Amino acid sequence: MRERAMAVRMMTVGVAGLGAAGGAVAARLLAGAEGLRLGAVSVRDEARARAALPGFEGPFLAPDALHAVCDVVVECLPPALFRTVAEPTLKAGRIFMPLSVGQLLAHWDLVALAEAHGGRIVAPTGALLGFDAVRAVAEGEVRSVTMVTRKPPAGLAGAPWLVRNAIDIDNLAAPLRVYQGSVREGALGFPANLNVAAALSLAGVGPDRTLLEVWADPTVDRNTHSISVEADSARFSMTIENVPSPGNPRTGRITALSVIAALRSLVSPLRVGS
Ligand SMILES: NC(=O)C1=CN([C@@H]2O[C@H](COP(=O)(O)OP(=O)(O)OC[C@H]3O[C@@H](n4cnc5c(N)ncnc54)[C@H](O)[C@@H]3O)[C@@H](O)[C@H]2O)C=CC1
Ligand SMILES: O=C([O-])CC(=O)C(=O)O
Repeated sequence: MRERAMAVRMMTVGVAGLGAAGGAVAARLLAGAEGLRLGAVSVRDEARARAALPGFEGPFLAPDALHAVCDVVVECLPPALFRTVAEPTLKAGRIFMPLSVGQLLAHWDLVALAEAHGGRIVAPTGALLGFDAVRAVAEGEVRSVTMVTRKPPAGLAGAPWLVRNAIDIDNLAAPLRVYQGSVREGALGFPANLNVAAALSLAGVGPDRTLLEVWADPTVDRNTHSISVEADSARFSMTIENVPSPGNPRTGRITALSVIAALRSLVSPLRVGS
């Protein structure tokens, strides 16, 4: 049993970017998800996308045009394209569901834009876990939130933080801590790797008070994120070990499934969890 039964309404979903996450989201919607309809997609290579989504008859549109035919637009693009889809979607009063959540920290004015135009930004839990508990304790006193990420070195390669600081993670024989500090700096230093940390911070005590460690770890084969929380109401720690996506080792396979779960929450008559 999952949160579903009959959907209360039908929502048309646009997917911007059909890579590791977006491709799986679109395929799942196309296969059928109650109350949700794949309305349009944005791709760079239409012929390839048509082959990957047989049976899809909707339009292929630019990322900044999806909002015209969709109630909700899921952003699954490289982080640099975040704003090009976020801004028009929110100005149109639609629901914007970002995966490049770290970009919100650098484009915070979008929250006011959403408010001004009746739009909503709904960030899924993505490749992390435990946001229900984090949101709950944040209603009380939180002493600390810490996240430790371990990824196989290939999943961190090319991150701007590593390049800027000349940190070499090729041929590591042992785990190397490559970042320790606030989520604000970390999420932007690893824009394609640590959107989960940005989302955690926004669910809880914000990007300046949420602390982050990043390890390039040749001993793990899964993207592993651990969070520890100390609050007046509870203490908890949790770990998720994500299977990397076939198309992109940076991205856990659970990411697309989390988007589908978040989309179901928008239309289902029964919603479980805060
Ligand atoms: N919030 C979370 O938990 C997670 C967030 N992410 C983030 O989600 C985003 C997507 O991740 P992936 O699917 O793994 O990336 P990906 O690199 O596999 O896919 C991006 C896709 O966008 C397409 N694209 C590029 N320019 C385009 C354009 N102008 N118009 C249409 N499509 C275009 C590319 O061709 C590619 O297919 C990234 O920013 C990633 O960092 C990834 C994993 C977890
Ligand atoms: O899939 C993961 O492990 C997390 C990730 O890439 C991100 O947050 O951008």
